[in-house]
Amino acid sequence: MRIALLGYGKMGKIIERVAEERGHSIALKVDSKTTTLDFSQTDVAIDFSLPTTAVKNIKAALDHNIPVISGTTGWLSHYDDIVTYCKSKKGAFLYASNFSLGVNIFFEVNRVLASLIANYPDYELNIEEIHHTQKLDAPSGTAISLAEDIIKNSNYKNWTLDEADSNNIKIKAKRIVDVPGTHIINYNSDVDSIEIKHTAHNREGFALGAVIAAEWIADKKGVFNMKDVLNIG
Ligand SMILES: NC(=O)C1=CN([C@@H]2O[C@H](COP(=O)(O)OP(=O)(O)OC[C@H]3O[C@@H](n4cnc5c(N)ncnc54)[C@H](OP(=O)(O)O)[C@@H]3O)[C@@H](O)[C@H]2O)C=CC1
Ligand SMILES: O=C(O)C1=N[C@H](C(=O)O)C[C@H](O)C1
Repeated sequence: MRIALLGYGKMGKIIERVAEERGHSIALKVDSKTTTLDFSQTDVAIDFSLPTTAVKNIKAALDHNIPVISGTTGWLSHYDDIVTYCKSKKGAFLYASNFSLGVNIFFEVNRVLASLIANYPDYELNIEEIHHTQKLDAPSGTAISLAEDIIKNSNYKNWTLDEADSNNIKIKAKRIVDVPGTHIINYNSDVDSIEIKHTAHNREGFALGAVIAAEWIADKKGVFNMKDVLNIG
């Protein structure tokens, strides 16, 4: 498979290595200096760029009839536009706030835990995410996915960043040098606490999941997520 890397930063470079180890080649590398996007030698595109550039990159791939997956976070206010755009182009698109197998298992555990605790209001919920200091968006895309899944499985109506409000899920975002990504869900009552935690030790899991998703989407049409790719849940 010939892959376009839309974004060639920390993630793009690891994805390049993982993709080559799995027998793929890199047809195009795009960074802030790239002026034209030539998709002529590309089978599939992988976007790990910036919150401000993801929409343009995804649309460019769809314009050239290239299936595209995106792991970029912080652009989700445009998600519905991209879904409409993909359908209008009869293209293929997949977004995942987190491509790692471990986090996708963690998403399932979070959904079950939220539904089990939903009828016990004595537990106060907090989400905490910790990432490296270069991260541009807060809260993380993964923390937003976790909060949205809790909202679907509980009485919570919304989430807020750092503000305590008993109707909303409070997400705390910490930035610490070199942390690849940690997410903690904590339910706290006067008598006990229940906590689930996912810790990424490095970025390899994100990169492997992205390459597996790119392999999966290459011959598809439609809008997908990681539940379609992974056999879990
Ligand atoms: N879904 C998931 O599993 C994961 C998602 N992420 C997300 O992926 C994104 C990228 O993360 P990361 O690699 O760490 O970030 P980096 O900042 O290391 O890389 C971003 C890259 O985007 C490039 N870029 C800048 N402008 C454009 C443009 N117009 N088109 C394409 N690329 C451009 C930058 O270029 P230059 O080098 O020239 O500045 C850089 O190479 C973030 O949103 C992050 O949150 C990260 C890890 C896992
Ligand atoms: O910016 C990162 O590094 C990461 N971003 C994703 C997110 O916002 O959830 C996924 C992962 O946690 C690493």
